[in-house]
Amino acid sequence: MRTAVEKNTIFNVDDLNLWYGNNYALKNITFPILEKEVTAIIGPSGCGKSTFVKTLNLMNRSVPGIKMSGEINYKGKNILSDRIDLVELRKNVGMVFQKGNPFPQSIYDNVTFGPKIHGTKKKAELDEIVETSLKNVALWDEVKDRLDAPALGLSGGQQQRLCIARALATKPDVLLMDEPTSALDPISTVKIEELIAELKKQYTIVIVTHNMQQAARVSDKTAFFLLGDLIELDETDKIFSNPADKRTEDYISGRFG
Ligand SMILES: Nc1ncnc2c1ncn2[C@@H]1O[C@H](COP(=O)(O)OP(=O)(O)OP(=O)(O)O)[C@@H](O)[C@H]1O
Repeated sequence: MRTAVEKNTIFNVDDLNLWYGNNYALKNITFPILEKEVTAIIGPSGCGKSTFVKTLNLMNRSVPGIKMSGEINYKGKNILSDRIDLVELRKNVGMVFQKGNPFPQSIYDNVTFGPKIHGTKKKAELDEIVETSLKNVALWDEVKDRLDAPALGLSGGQQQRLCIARALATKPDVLLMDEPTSALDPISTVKIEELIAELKKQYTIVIVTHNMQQAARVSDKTAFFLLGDLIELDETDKIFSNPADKRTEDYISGRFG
């Protein structure tokens, strides 16, 4: 496993431990994440995948009984220290969930929600952000004539792309995706995977997926978690062709999980 800190490391997770009450959910995780790479997180249900990605923007910080130790260095700053500005962190480290969860407002208002919170008020600027963000997720042509229509009227795949556009609208560096295609049909899934390939030119992406073909298709690095331990993190090709750990091999060959 790679442990040396490389120059283009955007997140350097060092000896992270996390407990939900007595449940020891992440154990001594040391995990560098490199800029403009796609890192896939795989592993059986309950192994800590979602917990790990949610910790990267402290989404789970207010869960009752949660306790963390170790360091998560994001661009050189330990975000587990108290002085972190959470609003700023989440602007820079955006998140997309399993099911597209647009707000019950218009398409336009969904995309401008984050930028407005961060102080963008001018209509022309907001219009520009909406067009760029929707073009980034290849949704612009489908919705440009109905930006004032309710977002909940879009198809599931369109809603998920809108949520990605909403996350991109605040100009993040990192996009966390927690099973972003698990609720989508195969065609919408292909679109999101193509989008990931396009977005990684500009963004660092961490994606949790249960679909091993998807991890193999979209990611540069793959990490295998088991019962809160990071068993193996390596080049995706290596993980899927010649994993170092027998447990990784058993999991990817379908022997458990
Ligand atoms: N909010 C929470 N409060 C208490 N325990 C939690 C919470 N979220 C997760 N856990 C526990 O932490 C452990 C890891 O859960 P997590 O959701 O991170 O796993 P996962 O690998 O993403 O699972 P899945 O693939 O089923 O989504 C599990 O034992 C789970 O029950």
